[in-house]
Amino acid sequence: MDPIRIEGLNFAYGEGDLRRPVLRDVSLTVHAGEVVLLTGPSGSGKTTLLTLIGALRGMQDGSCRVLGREMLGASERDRVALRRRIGFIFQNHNLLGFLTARQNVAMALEIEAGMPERERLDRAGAMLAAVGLAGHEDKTPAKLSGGQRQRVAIARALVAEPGLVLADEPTAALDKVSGGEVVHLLRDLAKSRGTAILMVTHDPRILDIADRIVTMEDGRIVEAANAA
Ligand SMILES: Nc1ncnc2c1ncn2[C@@H]1O[C@H](COP(=O)(O)OP(=O)(O)OP(=O)(O)O)[C@@H](O)[C@H]1O
Repeated sequence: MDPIRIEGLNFAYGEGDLRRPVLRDVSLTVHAGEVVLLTGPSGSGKTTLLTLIGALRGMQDGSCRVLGREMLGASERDRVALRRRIGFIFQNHNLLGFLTARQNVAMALEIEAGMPERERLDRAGAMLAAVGLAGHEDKTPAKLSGGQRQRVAIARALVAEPGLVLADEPTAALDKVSGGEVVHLLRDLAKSRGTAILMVTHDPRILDIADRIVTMEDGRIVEAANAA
């Protein structure tokens, strides 16, 4: 099953005279285990597309199957259920400041009905070790560097072994070295688990992690190239 299969997707903000189309006839398939980068000018519709795929917004027209579920016509309940099966990574990490790194990661396992807390915390610890944060498990985000916080966000996105990770500008707040390290780590961990990644980025420094680069312009996909 392809984690993402989109056909003929259209989307507009506003209604009546204020209606503004922002996605036009978008078709895109992301295969299992594939790393796809979504680039293009500001305002071209990248984040809107990512939020539709992530079931953070309701579909209007076309077909968008994510992890096997059709999102056109899906209820809020279906969308919540799908969101729980996706790992999300945002620009500003979205960690909870009053929880430790380990607790932030363990939160992503709370949906696993019946998993005892001890096991959740152990799995969170193992995932933090996999992102190079052994010894930092009990620190709150304020005690970590920007790059370390984004590693915690990666651990949180991957710990429940999702079939798909959606990332929106994950390196925007990081310097060149930390940004490069963080996305290479994300790519390697996702590859070893067969997790697909769709990442919105403006960052030309990280294009080398992609299996495929998809470019958007004015709401359309204008170019899909295999990475060198
Ligand atoms: N909630 C909203 N209501 C109305 N218009 C919106 C909303 N969100 C985005 N837009 C508009 O939709 C268009 C596409 O925005 P979107 O954020 O998807 O583009 P983007 O390619 O991700 O841009 P950037 O790279 O700057 O984040 C833009 O013209 C934007 O102003």
